[in-house]
Amino acid sequence: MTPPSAQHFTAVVPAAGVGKRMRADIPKQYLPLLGKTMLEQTLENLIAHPQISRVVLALHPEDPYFADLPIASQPWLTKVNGGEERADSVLAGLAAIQDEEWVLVHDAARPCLPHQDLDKLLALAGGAVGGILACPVRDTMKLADEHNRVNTSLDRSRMWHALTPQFFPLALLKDSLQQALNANVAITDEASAIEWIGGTVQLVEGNACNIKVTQPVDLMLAEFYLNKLLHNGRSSI
Ligand SMILES: Nc1ccn([C@@H]2O[C@H](COP(=O)(O)OP(=O)(O)OP(=O)(O)O)[C@@H](O)[C@H]2O)c(=O)n1
Ligand SMILES: C[C@](O)(CO)[C@H](O)COP(=O)(O)O
Repeated sequence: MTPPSAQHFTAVVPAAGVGKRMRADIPKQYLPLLGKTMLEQTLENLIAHPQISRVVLALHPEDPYFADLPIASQPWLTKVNGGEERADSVLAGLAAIQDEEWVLVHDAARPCLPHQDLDKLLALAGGAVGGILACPVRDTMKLADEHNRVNTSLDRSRMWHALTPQFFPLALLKDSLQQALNANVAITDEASAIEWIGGTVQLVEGNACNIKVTQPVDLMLAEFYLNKLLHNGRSSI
């Protein structure tokens, strides 16, 4: 049995979004970040990890940008058409993988993933449950009504932010996602589908620098974090 640390994995990268909340002229994954597009930074950071051997990239069917990037011709990259929602894009990516036991899914919008955190997540391979990178909530959390008035303050002691990558047995993830989508369940991450079918999800604490670039201010923060990460050989910031 090959130990997890010696195994190689495929990553599915959903990158078919339009980035509405970024309010940019182009989809946010193509915005510049340290001299390349954010998507290139995310892909290069993933494939630079010694245990990631292949990336399946879900792109918008009418994406006019990716083909012009130098990375587009890399042999480790497989492109598929993304779907209406992120979960559809992920499922399309999973459909392109047959010969793997485990698979990870990582947002194109998260370019600042420390390899130290990816090491911890990949160590779940072959075990009883899959898991996700996550970081503990640090602010007091409020539940609001439709007027944005506080209903209640929530107990944050066991509350976490779900990040990506999310790492699960391939067959389980394919089946869970398909079942949840068939049932019209709102799925915003892979773990939600596993939870919906009653599966267990292990939270693996990751660094809060692994932000999802969603709004304009996030790109400035990502530039700072990615600079630190690259300076430290991608391991940590
Ligand atoms: N139909 C979709 C929607 C999103 N994504 C991807 O899922 C990741 C996380 O989604 P999000 O941050 O919400 O990106 P967008 O959907 O592009 O952003 P917005 O909701 O602001 O439009 C992104 O890498 C995005 O490209 C995707 O592959 N397919
Ligand atoms: C998958 C995810 O990044 C985990 O936090 C998040 O759910 C993506 O949400 P989005 O609205 O598709 O950005």
